[in-house]
Amino acid sequence: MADFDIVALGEPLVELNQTHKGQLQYLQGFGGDTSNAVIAAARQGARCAYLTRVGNDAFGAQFLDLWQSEGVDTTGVQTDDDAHTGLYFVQHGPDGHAFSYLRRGSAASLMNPALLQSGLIERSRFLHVSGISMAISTSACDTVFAAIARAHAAGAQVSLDSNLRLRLWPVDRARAVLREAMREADVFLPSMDDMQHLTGNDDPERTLDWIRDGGAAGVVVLKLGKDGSIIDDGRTRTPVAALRVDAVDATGAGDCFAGSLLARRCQGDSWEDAVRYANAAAALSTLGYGAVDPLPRAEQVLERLKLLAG
Ligand SMILES: O=C(O)C(=O)C[C@H](O)[C@H](O)CO
Repeated sequence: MADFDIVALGEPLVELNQTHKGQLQYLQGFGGDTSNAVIAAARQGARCAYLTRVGNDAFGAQFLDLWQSEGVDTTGVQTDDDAHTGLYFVQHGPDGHAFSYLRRGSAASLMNPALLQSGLIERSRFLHVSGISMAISTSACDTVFAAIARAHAAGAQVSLDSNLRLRLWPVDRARAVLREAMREADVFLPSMDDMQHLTGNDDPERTLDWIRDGGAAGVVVLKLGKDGSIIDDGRTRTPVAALRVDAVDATGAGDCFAGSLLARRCQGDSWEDAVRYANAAAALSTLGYGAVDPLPRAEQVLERLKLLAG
């Protein structure tokens, strides 16, 4: 039996989140899509580990404390004496949240395939990576593809979240790289918004056709925001409704979805049950500010699902 359910790879970012629209008040928290996902998974009871590099600075130390307090294994986290931990700001406006980054040259962006020598991928059921993990630098992109190759060789499943951030790379490169990676994924988690940028169309069925025609062979869960998700297992397409809530901050909701989905698959849920659970967890994660603080725990999600069923 594998030691870990999920190992994720990517960049953690210190978060400064504007808590009142238009005001210069920021709350310090934590972000970074794959770190958010792995913490969400740990809160649902999964055994998790993280692969990254942080700076030898106060923020790097805060992240190590955070992961350890969340029960996320940090033996695969390297500390860099010469590069910093990255940072981002979240601002809220009429069209939702917007990110600004201070991350160029960060410790995580300097990762290379030597990061994988800890052997954590070989001891895990799922490797989780994202578009951001591949966008931050060429060496990080190489690290992701090397990680995928290791996962395949060891029989671990690969999960890929599209997480397209066009501030980080040009759309043509993003399309080419994500297409290559989605063919390697056992679980591909694109959002409709991301796919619209890549394909130019806003129709979910045509988007799923584009993904299949592009060679994706695994399970695809297309995320439609407040309209829920569609599971495409290669034979049938099953819509799953979203949980409606009054969201205050959707930062990290997709990451919560990914982590919760993988955690529930590891606990034996069918795809449909796991997606219903992940939809509920993601909705609950939007009720507070920040990517990590509001991530719900299993009891809260189960309680909400029970209320819905009753
Ligand atoms: O945008 C990024 O690169 C981040 O990782 C910051 C956020 O935490 C993330 O985007 C939320 O999904």
